[in-house]
Amino acid sequence: MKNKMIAFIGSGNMATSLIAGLVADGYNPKKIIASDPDSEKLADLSARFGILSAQNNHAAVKQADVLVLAVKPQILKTICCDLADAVQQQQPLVVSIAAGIREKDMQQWLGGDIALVRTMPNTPAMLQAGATALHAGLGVSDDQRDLAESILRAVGLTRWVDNEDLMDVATALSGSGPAYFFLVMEAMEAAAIDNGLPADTARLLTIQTALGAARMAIESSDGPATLRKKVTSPGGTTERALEILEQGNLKALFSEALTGARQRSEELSELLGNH
Ligand SMILES: NC(=O)C1=CN([C@@H]2O[C@H](COP(=O)(O)OP(=O)(O)OC[C@H]3O[C@@H](n4cnc5c(N)ncnc54)[C@H](OP(=O)(O)O)[C@@H]3O)[C@@H](O)[C@H]2O)C=CC1
Ligand SMILES: O=C(O)[C@@H]1CCC=N1
Repeated sequence: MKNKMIAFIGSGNMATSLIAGLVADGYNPKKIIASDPDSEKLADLSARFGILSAQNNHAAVKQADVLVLAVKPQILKTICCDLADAVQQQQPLVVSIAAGIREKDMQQWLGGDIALVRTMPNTPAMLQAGATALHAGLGVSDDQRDLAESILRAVGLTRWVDNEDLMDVATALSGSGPAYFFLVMEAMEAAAIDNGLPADTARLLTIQTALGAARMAIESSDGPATLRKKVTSPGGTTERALEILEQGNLKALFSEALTGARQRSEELSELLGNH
């Protein structure tokens, strides 16, 4: 896959994370081209990563073996319709990272019969610690599946889902998920400061604890529940804290939050897709 030209349409937060991860993984930056209305953003990406800047979206498509659609869902229809002729001519593998937007809608906007893989990465991709769910449309060959997977695997873990509807759940879980952990970190840090710890110490202890817990969860054969129990001494401090979190219905709250995010992803597909 290393010799394929990857073109990004939209060079915002998520495209930057993917580009950073690909380049850190050794992908040739001269095989990455990015397009965006903001020329300063493109100049910054070129300076940081050595990638190419496209004059406009059409110029990017013309060179693309893989076309990554990395714009907001709200403008994806306009972008796809505008690029349809160019995409039909070039026939790149199209990889969408947009939340909510269904394959059938993108196919229609792009003129149909396009090899299209939907993906849902997340921002830790910038550190090659991303988690990406992928779903391949019917017209995607095994080689194209491998190509899409190898690009996303360069920036972290990948999992295929067979049922496209499950992309909404993956979006709610791992696409949005980094924000949930950051919120928990913010809350823990603030609580420690309230209880008297100096701010810099509170931050460092919070972040290192999150990192350590995540590494244990990955590297241990125990699941999170067992790891949690191993921290929780009977009659000790953790038990008291967990009781309070349980009284506050933390699990129910997460269930509601993830369901809300999944429903929002479904709403986006209804609102922004064709009916
Ligand atoms: N952020 C995240 O954690 C994740 C986001 N996603 C998905 O990734 C996609 C991008 O999100 P994100 O990176 O956060 O959003 P950003 O707004 O940061 O990036 C989108 C970029 O597209 C640019 N853009 C706007 N109009 C055009 C155009 N006509 N042609 C080319 N580029 C254009 C925007 O420029 P300008 O700012 O000037 O409008 C912006 O730089 C979304 O579909 C989102 O659902 C998926 C997984 C995680
Ligand atoms: O909040 C969002 O809509 C996007 C999709 C997943 C993460 N960010």
